[in-house]
Amino acid sequence: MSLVEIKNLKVHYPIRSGFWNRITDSVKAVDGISFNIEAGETYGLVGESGSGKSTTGKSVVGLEKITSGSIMYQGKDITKKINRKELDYNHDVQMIFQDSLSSLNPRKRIEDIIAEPLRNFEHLSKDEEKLRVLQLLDIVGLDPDALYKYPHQFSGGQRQRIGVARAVATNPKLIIADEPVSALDLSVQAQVLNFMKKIQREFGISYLFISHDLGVVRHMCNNIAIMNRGRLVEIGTRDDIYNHPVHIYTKRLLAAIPETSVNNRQQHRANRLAVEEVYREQQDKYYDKDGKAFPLVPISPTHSVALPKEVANQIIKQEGEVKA
Ligand SMILES: Nc1ncnc2c1ncn2[C@@H]1O[C@H](COP(=O)(O)OP(=O)(O)OP(=O)(O)O)[C@@H](O)[C@H]1O
Repeated sequence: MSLVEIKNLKVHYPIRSGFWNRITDSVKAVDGISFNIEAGETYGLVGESGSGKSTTGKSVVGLEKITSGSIMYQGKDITKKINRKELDYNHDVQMIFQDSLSSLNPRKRIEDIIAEPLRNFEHLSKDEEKLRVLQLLDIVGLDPDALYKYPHQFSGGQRQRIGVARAVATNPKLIIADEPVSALDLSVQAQVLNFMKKIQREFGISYLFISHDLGVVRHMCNNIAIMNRGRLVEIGTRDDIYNHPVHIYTKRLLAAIPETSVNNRQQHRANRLAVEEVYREQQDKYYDKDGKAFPLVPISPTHSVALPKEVANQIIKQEGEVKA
């Protein structure tokens, strides 16, 4: 049994219009997605802006009401309040947000911000609580004098580390990290990601790592799901996604990773243009008549792609012939 099993999850937001403000349509932010997160792993959820990643993350943590489907945690459906309570789900599952400035209360000192989940769930004595907060600051590489400061007195990277400290305060089993480093510059990104990995090793945490950046996801994730317009278009291991991508949307995201080596730039540009041409000309191969992704079909024990089976087989065969 996986730690989390998401089955056919849908989150549709109603659109109201007219004099009576009736529901006339809906935004299908998440439109029937399924994937599993194993204990101790980092699962990547990737897609461009508006593809439904944050809505999925918020549904898993319990901040978003789902339309249908199920989110099983340790075998129980946590979309039902009674199961969340029984499993102590709010204690076990925490979230790290993209925007550290707005997710940390500007009027509270760091001591109180990090201690908040401890006060909610652990009921420690004052001394025990202070010791724990100091330990957490040490884990994320901040000095003890941070205790008495306010969020605006820190840099973006330091604030994000405070967010990480708060998220791990109660020893959670799962952390939803929603674009945790996309607001940071590259060197600070590496620092925060390394802290997240270190904490994972120490506490055995699982991450649902949400990002639009396949470069960052390669560094962090064992298994990856690619999301496009509320649906999953491809899921697989890191090797499946980076070395054997099949869906054109995955290929577009990969082609958009900047090439750092000057020698490879021309080849990279040619590849990007070729992918864009296929995307423009072969829409009907990759999307149904309403422009939606097809259901996922397995093409190996670890790799599934959203294509009609015969098209998936045809693409794999063609690519095999090109390589041979
Ligand atoms: N509360 C809401 N009411 C109506 N529509 C919403 C709501 N929240 C999100 N949406 C819509 O759902 C879709 C998916 O949004 P979501 O924030 O999940 O995307 P995302 O992939 O996380 O994008 P980003 O990376 O920009 O945060 C978007 O079209 C968005 O406008």
